[in-house]
Amino acid sequence: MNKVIEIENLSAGYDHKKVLRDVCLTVYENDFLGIIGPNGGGKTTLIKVILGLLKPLEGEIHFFREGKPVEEIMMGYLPQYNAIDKKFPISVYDVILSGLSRKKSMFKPFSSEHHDRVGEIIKRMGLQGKEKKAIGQLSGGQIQRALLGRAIVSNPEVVILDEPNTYIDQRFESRLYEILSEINKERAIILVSHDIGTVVSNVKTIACVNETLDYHPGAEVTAEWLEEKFECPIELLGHGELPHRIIKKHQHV
Ligand SMILES: Nc1ncnc2c1ncn2[C@@H]1O[C@H](COP(=O)(O)OP(=O)(O)OP(=O)(O)O)[C@@H](O)[C@H]1O
Repeated sequence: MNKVIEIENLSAGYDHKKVLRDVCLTVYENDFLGIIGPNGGGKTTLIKVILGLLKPLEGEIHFFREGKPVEEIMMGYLPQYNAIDKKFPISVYDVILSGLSRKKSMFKPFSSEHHDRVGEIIKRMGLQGKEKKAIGQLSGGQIQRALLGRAIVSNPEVVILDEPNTYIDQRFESRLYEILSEINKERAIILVSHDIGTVVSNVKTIACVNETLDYHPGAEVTAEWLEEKFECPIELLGHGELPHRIIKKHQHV
């Protein structure tokens, strides 16, 4: 299988404070990688480096298309909900359309194909009738659906989602994972989530980020592995038909 992203010995941080060190990771076409880890462990920082929003302090990141090295690849990004300015006066339609900005030259209008594609995505996200609403008028779950639409509208080569299900209701959550598994037939997905149960039941491989990165080739992780990586106790619960793991209340010393 071809690789799309290769990270070698990466260190990253802010104002010379290292948040990540010696991270190595390869993402392949059709990967569905779940990134888990404790609060402040560096998950979002890793995503920022992959997206080119933060320069690494050390190490390298390489991109590939059909197995050949390229300068950059198309990535669709769903940011964490709290990173969104909900007061920004932009409609649902325009949020999704903005995901196509890089598909056209700056001075040209969007084409009718672009608008058709936005219409398709609005249907897929169950946002019909909400097109003209400002994002500030939507519920948290609806905002996240609009942002997911923006992340996938351009058919990016890799889709990166940072906590996509924070406000998504249960009904749309199963639809969300259906949509992701459809996308995953053709694209790699990187999913950051605190919900370990959801991660292990949907992804193909897992990375735990806690300053360093531990890669698990497969989604079957044990509570012991998680406890070791999170440095805190994890409880294994029966949750419907799926094992569900939660982090027990604990204090870091
Ligand atoms: N812009 C920033 N400037 C300075 N420090 C930052 C900045 N962003 C994050 N940090 C710090 O870097 C560390 C890692 O943060 P990061 O957001 O990557 O963690 P995370 O694993 O995504 O956390 P969470 O699960 O809470 O979202 C934290 O200690 C955080 O305070």
